[in-house]
Amino acid sequence: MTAFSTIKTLESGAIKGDATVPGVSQKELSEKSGSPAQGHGAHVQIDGLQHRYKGTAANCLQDLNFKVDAGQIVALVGRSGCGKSTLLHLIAGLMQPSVGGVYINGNRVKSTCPRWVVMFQAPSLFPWMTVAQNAALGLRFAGRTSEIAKRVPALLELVGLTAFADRNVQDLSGGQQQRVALARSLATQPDLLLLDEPFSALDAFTRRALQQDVRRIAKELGLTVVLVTHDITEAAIMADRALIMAPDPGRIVTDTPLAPGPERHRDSPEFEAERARLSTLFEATA
Ligand SMILES: Nc1ncnc2c1ncn2[C@@H]1O[C@H](COP(=O)(O)OP(=O)(O)OP(=O)(O)O)[C@@H](O)[C@H]1O
Repeated sequence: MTAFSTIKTLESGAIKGDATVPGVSQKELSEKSGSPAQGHGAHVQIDGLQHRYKGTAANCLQDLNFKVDAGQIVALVGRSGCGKSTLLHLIAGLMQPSVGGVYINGNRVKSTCPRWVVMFQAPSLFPWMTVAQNAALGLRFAGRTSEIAKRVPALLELVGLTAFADRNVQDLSGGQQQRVALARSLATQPDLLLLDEPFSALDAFTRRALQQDVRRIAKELGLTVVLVTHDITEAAIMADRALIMAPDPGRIVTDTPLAPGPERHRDSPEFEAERARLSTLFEATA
């Protein structure tokens, strides 16, 4: 089992409740985590991709062609069964497309890689370990144990869990557990974060806090993010661009940029206008 697949396998568990995250400046991030603050993201290209699962009669994904720029946050939005998770798993290299390919930084994806990490709905932490020990797992699996002492405290600060470093993860709220999973995902300094509805099991308040914080963290680190969601509001809060998918076969029917803004507060009129525009597009096409 690879380090990546071990982490993937770990992703499970109950989630609820949360605290907000204090801000950390780009300079602090660079100094503390060793991550470049900008320009670190991966370029993703989907080229003529089709996919059919073994034993099924039809393609579940058909004729997908798009690019994601380095540092861009893209939401894959669509109704249940349109192939969002399948596409994310293909990008991650968890399986190979039937036709066409996925290219990350110009290289064809043939398997999983620590340069890109997937976060799932359930964070799947080791329940007998502390927050710091769980956050260190990615580095430990990658054989980078000498980096743990410097990077784990910086990561816990980034996700707002410094005060919980020695706490057993079983004693955390669901939102806090998802923050531990995020710290673990970021520990190996990936270029690309693939999010498969990671907040859907959280209560609304916690979900909104995490959506804004993950966007902020991704922008501060310059990460490319592909987010699978069926929540229009989540897409509007987090993404720079939305790809709306329709089913049978799964395909992209709308590709729309979302209004730029360093902070997206859902109670602002600008945010509500953008959310409403995306919702109308979704209803018209998905
Ligand atoms: N292992 C599999 N074998 C056969 N068919 C599958 C498999 N996994 C998914 N499918 C089918 O492929 C299609 C796309 O599924 P996928 O899970 O990617 O959709 P989704 O948009 O992520 O749905 P949801 O929002 O409900 O998670 C569906 O019709 C599903 O039944």
